[in-house]
Amino acid sequence: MAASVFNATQVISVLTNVRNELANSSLGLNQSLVLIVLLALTPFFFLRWLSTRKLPPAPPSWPLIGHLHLLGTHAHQSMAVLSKKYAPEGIMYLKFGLKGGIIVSSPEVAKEIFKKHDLAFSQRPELIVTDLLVTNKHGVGFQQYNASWRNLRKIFTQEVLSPDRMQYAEGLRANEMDYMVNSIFKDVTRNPKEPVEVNKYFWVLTINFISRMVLSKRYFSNNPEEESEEAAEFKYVINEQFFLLGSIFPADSFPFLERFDIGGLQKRTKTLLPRFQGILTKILTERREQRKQEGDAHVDVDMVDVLLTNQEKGEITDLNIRGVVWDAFAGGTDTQIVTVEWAMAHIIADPKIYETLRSELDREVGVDRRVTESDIPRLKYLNAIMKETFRLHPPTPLLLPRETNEACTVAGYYVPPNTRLFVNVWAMGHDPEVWENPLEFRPERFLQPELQGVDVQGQHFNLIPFGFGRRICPALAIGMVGVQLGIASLVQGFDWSLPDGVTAEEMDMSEEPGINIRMASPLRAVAKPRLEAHLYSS
Ligand code: HEM
Repeated sequence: MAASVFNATQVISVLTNVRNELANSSLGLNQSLVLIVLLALTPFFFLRWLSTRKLPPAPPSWPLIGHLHLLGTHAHQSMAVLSKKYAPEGIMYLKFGLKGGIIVSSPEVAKEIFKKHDLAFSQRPELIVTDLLVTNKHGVGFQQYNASWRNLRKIFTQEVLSPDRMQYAEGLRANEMDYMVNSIFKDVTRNPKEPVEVNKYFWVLTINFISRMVLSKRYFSNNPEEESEEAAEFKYVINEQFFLLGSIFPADSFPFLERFDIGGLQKRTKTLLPRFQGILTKILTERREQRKQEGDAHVDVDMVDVLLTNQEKGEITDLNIRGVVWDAFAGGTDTQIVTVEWAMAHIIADPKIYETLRSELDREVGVDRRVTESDIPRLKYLNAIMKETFRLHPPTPLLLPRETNEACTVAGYYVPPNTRLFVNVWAMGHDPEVWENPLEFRPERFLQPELQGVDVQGQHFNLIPFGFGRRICPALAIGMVGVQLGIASLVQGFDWSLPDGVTAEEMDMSEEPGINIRMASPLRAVAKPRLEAHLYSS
């Protein structure tokens, strides 16, 4: 069912009447013939033009709300079902109240957008939440596509994530991996039968890693009693921000509702703002003071340093620095945490996968030392597990929303300017037309000759968990290493089993709603140390 922008029948009938009038008029024979031929052809050209303005197929909609009632709590899942029913070509048009959007669910259409319209689709939509949090829309993630974004993204990719900085990050990551494994060791030595919540440990690891890389600060430990007030505030702000970023603000679909703030989300965001700004102001004030005291002897160590140096050169503003700091926390924490949790759930649920990974680790790394980042290129099965997890559980199932700044044609359909774009990578990962037995978690598929070359770096459109094109995740290398080293450290360090009385079939593999999809029931499993005791105290 294709949505149409004009009533074609009415227009053709008007044109036909004009043609008949002219045929009866007093023009010369030749002139009349030319005019008649021209007018006879007009409907043909008009129809051709009209067909180029045909919107992508859409499900039946309701007045005013459009398709909002069809979305439910897990929009990516509802969209996948709707796309299967109404959009066999992998492109569908939905109305979110007054805003229109296209939903792409096929790798071919995503590739076409990348090849032909990447620039047109490089905008991010203006969203109430990023507008209210102010700094977010001045960072890389939610800034409009403009000269300021290009400059900031260049600084992010070339300086913040430079090879030197990545080497520094490697040391921090190794240190935090040790801390995680050692903490689990301590906890399970005290209570051997007590299941551990994998997510809890990986959360501490990831937030500490990012905050050390960005701010040279380490806020969290695995013992909540050791947590400072500053850390508690930081945790609150991060969690609240994720909640708000994953919420649906009515005014994003109906701008006139902004002043009514139905559901109170805008008020909640405004309340968060001073707490969010308070943390950033304190960090920047302290760091500027330190740089002043150290003078020429100061060496840039972390992301904030790199950004402040760029500010001193007049390249970027204070708001940009704050925006990029939050980009790193918003983009770099939950995405890694949820991926490791899903991967561990599948590994623990399937003894064959578990054994294959374990054998690879024992063969390539051994049990006399802990696995490190430099081992990763040799761990092919681990790499296949990462890809399989991204396929079935892409952390950001609809990528980040984009918006086209001009009209274009995609898959033969007309896409008006200011239309939102959601690329449903979750739907692609679950589609039997894209993957064989898509619902099975089978890392081996990526070791088959035909899929061996598939990577997650935005070139293979059947697997794009980091997005693609100009807006692709600039830190995908950090994400890939973090996920693989996390899984490898957990599997090398411990024998994992399900808690007494829980079978693999009974595990809850459902998803919690939110911007990054977490497991609805956090993974709990029993961990038994398997390395020599001295390897847990490094
Ligand atoms: C498993 C880990 C990660 C995943 C799956 C992931 C995924 C994504 C996705 C899907 C996008 C949107 C791409 C698009 O619109 O096409 C994105 C953008 C972004 N990510 Fe990541 N990310 C991860 C890790 C990180 C890390 C570690 C950081 C920072 C330290 C980060 C920072 C960003 C930023 C700044 C953007 C915005 C890019 C732009 O709009 O130009 N991400 N990421």
